[in-house]
Amino acid sequence: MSKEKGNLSIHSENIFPIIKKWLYSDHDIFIRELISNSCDAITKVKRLNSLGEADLDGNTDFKVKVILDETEKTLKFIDNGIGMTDEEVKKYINQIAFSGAEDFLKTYKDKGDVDQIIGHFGLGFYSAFMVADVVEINTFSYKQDAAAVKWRCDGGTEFEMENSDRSDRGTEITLYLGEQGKDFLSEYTIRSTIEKYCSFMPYPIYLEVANKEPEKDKDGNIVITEPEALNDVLPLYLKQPNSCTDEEYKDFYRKTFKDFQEPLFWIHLNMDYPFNLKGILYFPKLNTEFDTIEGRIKLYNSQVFVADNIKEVIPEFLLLLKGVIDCPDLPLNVSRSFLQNDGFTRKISDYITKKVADKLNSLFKSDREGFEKFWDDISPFVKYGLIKDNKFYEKVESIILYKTTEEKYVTVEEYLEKHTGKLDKQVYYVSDPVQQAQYIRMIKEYDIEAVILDHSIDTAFLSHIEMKKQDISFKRVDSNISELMKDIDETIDEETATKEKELLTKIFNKILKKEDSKIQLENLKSEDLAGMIILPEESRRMQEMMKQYSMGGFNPGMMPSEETLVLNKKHPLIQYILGQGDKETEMTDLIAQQVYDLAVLSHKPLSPEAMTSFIKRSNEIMKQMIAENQTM
Ligand SMILES: Nc1ncnc2c1ncn2[C@@H]1O[C@H](COP(=O)(O)OP(=O)(O)OP(=O)(O)O)[C@@H](O)[C@H]1O
Repeated sequence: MSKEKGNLSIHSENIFPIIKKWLYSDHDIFIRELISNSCDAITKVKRLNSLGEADLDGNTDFKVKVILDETEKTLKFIDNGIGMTDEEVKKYINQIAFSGAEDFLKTYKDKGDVDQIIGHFGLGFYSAFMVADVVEINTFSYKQDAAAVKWRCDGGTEFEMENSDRSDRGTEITLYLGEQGKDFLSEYTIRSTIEKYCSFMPYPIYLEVANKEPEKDKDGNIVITEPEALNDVLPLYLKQPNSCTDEEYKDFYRKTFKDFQEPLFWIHLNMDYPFNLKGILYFPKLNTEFDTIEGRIKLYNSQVFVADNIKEVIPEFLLLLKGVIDCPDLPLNVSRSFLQNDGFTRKISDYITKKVADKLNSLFKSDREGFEKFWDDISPFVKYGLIKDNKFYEKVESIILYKTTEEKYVTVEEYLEKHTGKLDKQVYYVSDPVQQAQYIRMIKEYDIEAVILDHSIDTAFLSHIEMKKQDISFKRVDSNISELMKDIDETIDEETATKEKELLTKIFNKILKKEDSKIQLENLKSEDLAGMIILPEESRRMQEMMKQYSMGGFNPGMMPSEETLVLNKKHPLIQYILGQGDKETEMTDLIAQQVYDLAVLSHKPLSPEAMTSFIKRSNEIMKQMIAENQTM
């Protein structure tokens, strides 16, 4: 063939600015495009060979080589795939892309949505011009009497084509990197980009750096190392689940996510029909609070990396997991708005959700003990999932566990059953086992346990469960003691009770400088608890909500306090106060104040002023004790 020149297309002058603008954010994607073209070319020639239509001539060590030459400022992509004849270069490189580009321009000219250009219009090869001033193709087809061809284009509208002396089947693409591609003159950048996009591509990919100083041992001898492929050509997720070992799953997890903590368990997704989807989802071990869980789901299309964490394909709550999903039926360059409206993606998302729920159910049924061990780690994820996704809720609703203050794990049904006769469709919970320790101790006297809901997701979680199971209510241990009191059978002298209550109200009104202290006098089982504060669940939740929405500017003093001071009639201090009757001694005031502060302390932290006077008063009491001791 004599040297040929030509114009790419009458519309082509429009395409280069778009290509250069497109993917400003994903500049590195050209590496994915060129390497995946190489892999496709290898697959094609292998297939033709298996059909008896291509002779491989012993050139069967299929691979892709990337060579970086920092001095020449070039990057080469070499494969031993199918190659192209001059006709094919004309057809696939000169025409096809640009007829596609015409469509593109027509469709997207005014929309400014350039994200989808490459995958949709077969412009993968042209992404090379995002970083290169000149691109050369040197290719030799598998076809018997084909001549090798060289094609060159400088990113303008013209190309040159001529015969070349290439004698190996396959294609070599050379990028002469320009100013906009100078970042890619680094071995590190190329290596990490290949690892990012190509780590599961189906043929080995090798990176070479031209004129690199050879590695030497301590005696100055050159160390010859076997080149190592940068990718895993048969990633574990493509294997049959029953042929994979636990060690392989863990190893794959470590390599893929560079996470050296062991995953808790995993789900191998393997579906052929009605769509093709393979992958592995891992439940990572969490040591941290919910807010800092960082999952990562990598999405692939036929072993080519597409993107991380695509919310439109993977249900949002699953993004807390780690995993890989390969779905060849998805478009390679996914436009998010396209996926959002795609029924197909919803099916994928439903399938994954179902698989996750099935796995949790089977673990719960077959290995309850193991499931309980995982629960602390997986519960934020499960709770988040069931709030976000009703289908998921329905599937996992019966296996939600609650950790109790006795360190047991129970379902809500088991909890209610255990407390039959004591609690009526009510679940006691603690949000801070340390702060609420006195209440836990108190309910324990009545043989009642509380469940621990101390995670940041739990407020939303319990409201969700209450909304779903309308007959069940969650009450924090410091919100209500009527359930504890209901079975206490005492002959109460109404008149005395009223008098006692009046007396105590008067005393506490005085010391608290209030007119409406709410006092409740009870015979609590615990003899060493003089008083405690209770605050109705609804009022507390309302206060918490106000606090949250007013971003810290909320002043609890703005709301009338619903707090009640419960006093234990059995306690000697209360008996002492009652015994003093109307005598308003300094001692009654001192004890009342101290009882009140201790009750508040068991409920929430004291204010700085209250803490100061509490400490002062406590010291005062001890000094008095010493003084009394000395006079004895
Ligand atoms: N390394 C290669 N070996 C053989 N043929 C190639 C090679 N690279 C590109 N081609 C040919 O050029 C065509 C156009 O490539 P291009 O990357 O622009 O689009 P595509 O691969 O068809 O689609 P996509 O945009 O999804 O990559 C390919 O379909 C293929 O026929």
